[in-house]
Amino acid sequence: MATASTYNAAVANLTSDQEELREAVHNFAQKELAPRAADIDRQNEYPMDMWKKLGDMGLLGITAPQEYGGLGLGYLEHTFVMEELSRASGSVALSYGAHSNLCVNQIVRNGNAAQKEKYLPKLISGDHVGALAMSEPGAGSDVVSMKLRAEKKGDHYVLNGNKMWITNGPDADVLVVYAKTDPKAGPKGITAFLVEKNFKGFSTAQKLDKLGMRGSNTCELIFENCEIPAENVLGAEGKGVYVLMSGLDYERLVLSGGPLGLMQAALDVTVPYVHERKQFGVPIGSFQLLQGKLADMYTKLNASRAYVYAVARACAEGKVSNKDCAGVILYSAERATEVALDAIQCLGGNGYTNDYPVGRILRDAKLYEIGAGTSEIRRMLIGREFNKVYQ
Ligand SMILES: CC(C)(COP(=O)(O)OP(=O)(O)OC[C@H]1O[C@@H](n2cnc3c(N)ncnc32)[C@H](O)[C@@H]1OP(=O)(O)O)[C@@H](O)C(=O)NCCC(=O)NCCSC(=O)C1=CCCCC1
Repeated sequence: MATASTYNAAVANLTSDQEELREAVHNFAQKELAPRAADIDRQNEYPMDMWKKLGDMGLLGITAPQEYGGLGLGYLEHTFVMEELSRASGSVALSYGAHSNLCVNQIVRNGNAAQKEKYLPKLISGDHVGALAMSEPGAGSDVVSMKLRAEKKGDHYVLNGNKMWITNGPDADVLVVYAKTDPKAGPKGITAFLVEKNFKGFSTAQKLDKLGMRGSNTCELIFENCEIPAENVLGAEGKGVYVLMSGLDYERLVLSGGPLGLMQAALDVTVPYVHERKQFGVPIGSFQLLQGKLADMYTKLNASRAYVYAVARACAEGKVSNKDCAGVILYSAERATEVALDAIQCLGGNGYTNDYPVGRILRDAKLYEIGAGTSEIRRMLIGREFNKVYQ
């Protein structure tokens, strides 16, 4: 039976170099990752050998300068690499995004020469795992209200408190961590630090048992008189909120590749399935009610991809809009949940079993309506930008 590609190259509108990279990552991910995705989900364990493989492909430092081992590419490339990895395994791709964007790209953007020299090469080769820690048990959407305390004592800072829901937390060697150096100063009391897992007073708690993204390890971090050298301040003391907020813009953009890849994965399964599965003597895909679902799934993916890629191209040119970075993940994440639900419906009884990937795709997709700012926070951010114009 013929299989139709549901990837529309005209909508993606990539250059030939970009299309070549996408194809290479697609082939790599379908060979190395897709066959293991169901097992990774069942085991609730990140496949640690993937770090070196992703490093060997050059993907861990995709936006990092070549002098540190990076590829020196832009946000569009980072976003479609995230997409192709998510098409194979949503959870491994999420850990990849946390490492390559939240940790590596934050060091690229905010680190000094010594910090880049010290931390980037091993993070980019895959010898070290990276993470970023902002949320706390009592500071999720209201992230500025964080309580993790950092007190300066001579040539180092002492950190006390906790971070929660930290992607790659159980495995990370290097973490970008936000703490309060001046609790009375509100946002201006936040400082970003580079923390190594072997620093005295740093430990991780029990790994979380999540609904989806089960191959992406998540845990709480504990800081008990954790000593951090003063040279590990990322940016400047009291300026961490700008590192955090601007980083969230790029994070929301690049992670939007996740919902795109999950929608593509749902179509990859559903379109052939409804043409093979016959009821009443004909393929179920020829029934108008199912044609309608296929059309909705396909247009939601392509509308999302067009918006995400347009914003990625703008960011690559230095035109960053926090409204649109929130917009792309708001829109694509909600569409991905809908598309995954449609895929389950198209597969009927089979879609409701764990023998098919669509249930996993749904569980993975739901994360993107919560992580990197909830849909509610994203709507508030967009609305607030319009309000500002009229104040
Ligand atoms: C927007 C928000 C809801 C509310 O901000 P407030 O009103 O408290 O702060 P406000 O007054 O907006 O701002 C403070 C300073 O910051 C500057 N700035 C703002 N945006 C930006 C920006 N885009 N670039 C540079 N500076 C910015 C602002 O000007 C202000 O400084 P100033 O006082 O003017 O000197 C914010 O708290 C937020 O966003 N929460 C969601 C967190 C959230 O998304 N976690 C997600 C964590 S989970 C996660 O990341 C992952 C999950 C799963 C996978 C991996 C990742």
